Formats: sequence, C-alpha cells, structure tokens
Amino acid sequence: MIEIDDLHKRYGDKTALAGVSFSVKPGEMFGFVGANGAGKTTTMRILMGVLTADSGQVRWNGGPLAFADRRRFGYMPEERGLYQKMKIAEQVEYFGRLNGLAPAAARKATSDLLERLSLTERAGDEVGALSLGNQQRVQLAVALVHEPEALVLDEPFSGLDPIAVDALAEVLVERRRAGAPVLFSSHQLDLVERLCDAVGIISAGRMVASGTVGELRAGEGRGVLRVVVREAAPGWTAGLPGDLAADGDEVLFTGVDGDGQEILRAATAAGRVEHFGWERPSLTEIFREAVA
Ligand SMILES: Nc1ncnc2c1ncn2[C@@H]1O[C@H](COP(=O)(O)OP(=O)(O)OP(=O)(O)O)[C@@H](O)[C@H]1O
Repeated sequence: MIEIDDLHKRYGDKTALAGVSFSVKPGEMFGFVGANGAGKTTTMRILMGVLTADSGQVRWNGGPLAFADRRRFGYMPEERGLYQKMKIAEQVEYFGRLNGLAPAAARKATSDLLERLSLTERAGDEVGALSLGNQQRVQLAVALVHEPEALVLDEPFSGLDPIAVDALAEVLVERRRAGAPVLFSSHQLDLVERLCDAVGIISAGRMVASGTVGELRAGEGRGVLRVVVREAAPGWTAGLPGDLAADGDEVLFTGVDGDGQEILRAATAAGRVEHFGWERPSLTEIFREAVA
C-alpha cells in the first residue's frame, strides 16, 4: 500500500502542497485529479523521490519508502525522459535491464509490451522519429516493462488516441489485478470515472474530496431525486424535505439528505408512482463543485 501522509512543500514563498494525505491500496486504481497547478505533479515527484517534501511522509507497505522500493515502481514523470536517438525496442529493453530484469526477460517483456501498445512495427525506429502520441506509448512501455509492484503515472493518457487509451487502460487493469496499487493523474474525468476505484480531488495543495466514485457521487445532499407521480392529489409534496421544482407530474427534489424513502412513501400514498430515482452528478460536476 502507498501512503501519502501530510505532505507540505513550498517553492520559495509559493505553497504547492499544504497537507496532502491519501493512500492507494494493493489492487486499487486511484485517479488523482485537480486543476492546473493544484499540486499533482509535486505530490508524485515527492512520492518518487525526485523532490523532497518540507514535511510529511511517504510509506510503502507500512514502512518509509526506500530507494530500492522505488526501483520496483513504474513511474511516468511529467517531463518525459526518453533518449531521442535510441531505438524504441533497445530503449525499453534498456530500462527493463536498469530496473533489474535479466537480458532475456527484458527482451521478452519489451516485445510483449510493444505488441500491446501497437509499436512492434516501429521497434527499430529512433524515438525522435515518432509522433508525440507514439513517444508517449514508448514512455509508458518504459514505465511498465519491469512488471512494477506499483505504478505512479503523471498524465499517462494525455495525447493518446482512443485505441491507445483502451490499450493502456487494459494494461493498467492487468497490473491492478496482479495486486499493484495504481496511481495516475488525469484531466480526463470521464476516463477516471470509468477506470478508477478511488478518486482524490486536490485543490491549491489540499485534498478537498476523496473516496470511491460511488461515494463521491452519492454524498450527503448530492444529486437530484426525480419523482413522477400520475394522478396525484394536488399538494402531495407539502412538508417534504429538500427544495423542489414541479413540472406537471414530475417533481425534482434537490438537497435531500438520506435516501428519500419519506418522499417515496408520500408519492405512493398520493398516486401511481411511475418513476422514483436519483440522478447523480458526474465526476466532472463533483470536481467543479469541489474546486470552486
Ligand atoms: N519548480 C518550481 N518552482 C516554483 N514553483 C513551482 C515549481 N514546480 C511547481 N510549482 C508551483 O507549484 C504548484 C503546483 O504545481 P504542480 O506542477 O504540482 O501542479 P499540477 O497539479 O501537477 O498541475 P498540472 O495539472 O498543470 O500539471 C503550482 O502553483 C506551480 O506553479
């Protein structure tokens, strides 16, 4: 398990992190989201030992995260660091070796990954000759080649076409299934909503919301309860909780705490209930509200 505990970081007089804490469990995919400049990259750099925190701790399986542990992590930094003149397959293999794989294992893992990421035909090309999206795929292959025990990926999906997004998502899901904690940052909230077990929203160096997507969407007072009652006696909504807006037989309740069973009982007593259901906010709406 990766645990980030109360990280603080200043750059000169600029506060980048003001107490960031969260954890990523084994086999959990954690989406790290936040506006530009919120502190995601700084957090990930501290996690990977590229930067030191002013205070706070990063723990791995209960103990301080050591250099040797980090070698078994897969990291994709924000500043992509590939050797432009080196051939793709050689480069991925090289990083595999650097991270402890034996030569044959590095070769096999490289060839498998290039296949998965549709790069096999480019294996002998120099990285510098690739489009940006394809360079991104190589960067991902480099982060994944040694079958890391944990993944820390800064914007891994940015700039990828939809087919590459699916291929990468599949690889990440596999690593998760193998028990690795997977942490990635992204501005693609639909993707985070689709893939992640847990989400953390950071704003101005503080975590302002975290939990499973389901928890965030169903939070107290969140969402709109939509009720349609046919042939209801007028005034059936009198005294019910929340703010309501009626349009014919349809009534929308907002700001309702709890599960709305009281409203269901009143609706059933009043007429024929055709619809009773929560319309939950999307992650994008939750994000906007959290960082506002
Ligand atoms: N080397 C640096 N020197 C000074 N300020 C920095 C430095 N690196 C980051 N910052 C500042 O720290 C804050 C957090 O930046 P960070 O890069 O961690 O945000 P982010 O959430 O990753 O943003 P983005 O989504 O734009 O990548 C920002 O205000 C940024 O300007």
